[in-house]
Amino acid sequence: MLIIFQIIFAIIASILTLAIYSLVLYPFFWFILMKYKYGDKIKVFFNIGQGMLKEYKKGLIEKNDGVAFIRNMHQKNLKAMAFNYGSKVGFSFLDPELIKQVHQNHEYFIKMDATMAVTFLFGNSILYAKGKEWQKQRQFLGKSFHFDEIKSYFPQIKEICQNTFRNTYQKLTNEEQINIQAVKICETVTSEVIFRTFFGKTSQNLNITKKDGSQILLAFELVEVVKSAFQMLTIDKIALIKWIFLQRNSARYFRTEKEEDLFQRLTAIKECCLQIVQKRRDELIKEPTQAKKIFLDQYLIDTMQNQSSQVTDDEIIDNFCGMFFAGTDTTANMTGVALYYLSIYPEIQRQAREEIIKILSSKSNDKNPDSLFSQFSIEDLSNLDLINSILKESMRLIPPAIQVFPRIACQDIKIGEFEIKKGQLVTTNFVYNQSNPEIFPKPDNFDPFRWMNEDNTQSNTFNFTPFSQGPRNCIGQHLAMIEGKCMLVYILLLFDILPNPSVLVAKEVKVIYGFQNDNLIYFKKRQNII
Ligand code: HEM
Repeated sequence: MLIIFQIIFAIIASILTLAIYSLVLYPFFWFILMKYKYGDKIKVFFNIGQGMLKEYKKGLIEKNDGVAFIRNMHQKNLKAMAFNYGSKVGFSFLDPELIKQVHQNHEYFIKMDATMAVTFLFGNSILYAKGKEWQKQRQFLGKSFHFDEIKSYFPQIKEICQNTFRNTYQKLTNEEQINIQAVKICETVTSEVIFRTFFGKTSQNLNITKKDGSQILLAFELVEVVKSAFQMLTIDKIALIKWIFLQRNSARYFRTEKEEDLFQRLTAIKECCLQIVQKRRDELIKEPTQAKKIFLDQYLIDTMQNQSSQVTDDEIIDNFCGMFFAGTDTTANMTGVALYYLSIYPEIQRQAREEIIKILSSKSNDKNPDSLFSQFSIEDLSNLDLINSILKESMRLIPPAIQVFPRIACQDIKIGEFEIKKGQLVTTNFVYNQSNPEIFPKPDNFDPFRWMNEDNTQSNTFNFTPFSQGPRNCIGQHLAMIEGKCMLVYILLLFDILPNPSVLVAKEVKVIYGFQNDNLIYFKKRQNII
């Protein structure tokens, strides 16, 4: 009996020693070394197991802003932050020149798995692809994401905006104002755009059956599932502990109830997507000339015409899910944030509307919102200077992505004077430069006009990186800007945007950085168009 106790005791003691070593002593040793080597060029954030998560939570509670600690950190010599995450030690680069070096040397790093659920959903997509596989996917998708190609979706994006916002307009009387969930309503547009551009189908007819037998729109389910897949480690402590030790295999063993439920939902989504792919393949085999300018047809035609094509159904479906993740919530947040700022700066809102009306009214005698919007053409996009600047300024203040996905160094590499060892984490932070008073004077002010003046804010393209920069920058940025502009144009024609002062304005880092509360604005039907 005693021997059994001794064995159990030895096992528990070994696990505890291992945990203390990897979660406390190992990172602590590295941080002392870093401070000794780099002095005030590095700021260290050490919190057992959870790295900067604690800082985000503290900032949200004390300052209503999860990234307050980064905004208040500017120092002359500071070039990087050091942090721990689980047992790993990482660098987050702040200096624009060092950010450039990390981005340009992207092949020295691989993206760290977020959770096993994320890997399952889009681990084979371009978002997580590496090396030659990434090059192949980027080349293939790059052609379709070129502005000249993307602009062919413009009429559809306009139509989706009309279908979404006209509904709200028609529900309102002239006197009423309606509280709007800004990001949610914009997400209706951005998710539909992904469905139409990828599958060539509206998401409105695509349902999925839930565990309880009820039906839910695939698009709604995807939004929820993507969020749960990323948040699994924060909402399920057991999943977190398993992940610290088992990483990408963590959900393979001893699945918790939440993990089991999530994986069932993920599997159902992928099966639904597979059916769409297989049905379309059958159609194209019969009628190859019917191929449309949508991502799915481009993949399928490539597999049918190109014998050496290595595109698999998995790659196609993962890229759909990856684009849904990368393009839906991000673009909706960018636009939702812009709507909030327009609500609290009525004079900027007036000028933005004036810009739109000036462009569109020169083409139509009929001044009702839909007639004006019908005149809106792809060529007008480049004349919307203020609207463009409003979107940029919104992303400067609240970038949907605060940093690039954390990467793992695949070999030792020097970034500036910082020596990174194989296996260490590396990311680059966007908030620090975008809130630096030396780059953007009065950084806390919402001032879209700063983008319209010839100043030096653009002197280094790595000062402002909401879409990242370098070879792995955002492939969908033109699409995102077209969608954002389209939504703002139509909304400004239909509605006055008013603030909702009764709601707390707090900024939180969930998967995406944005407002904690989504009901910060009202829409009121516009009485006079001009
Ligand atoms: C305002 C909206 C958007 C923002 C702020 C944004 C931001 C970003 C950022 C920061 C990255 C780099 C991630 C990293 O390297 O870790 C990225 C990559 C990417 N984005 Fe976007 N994005 C937006 C919209 C879109 C849209 C609409 C799509 C597609 C429909 C898209 C698809 C992608 C893809 C596929 C990548 C990976 C590219 C690669 O690794 O080669 N994004 N995005």
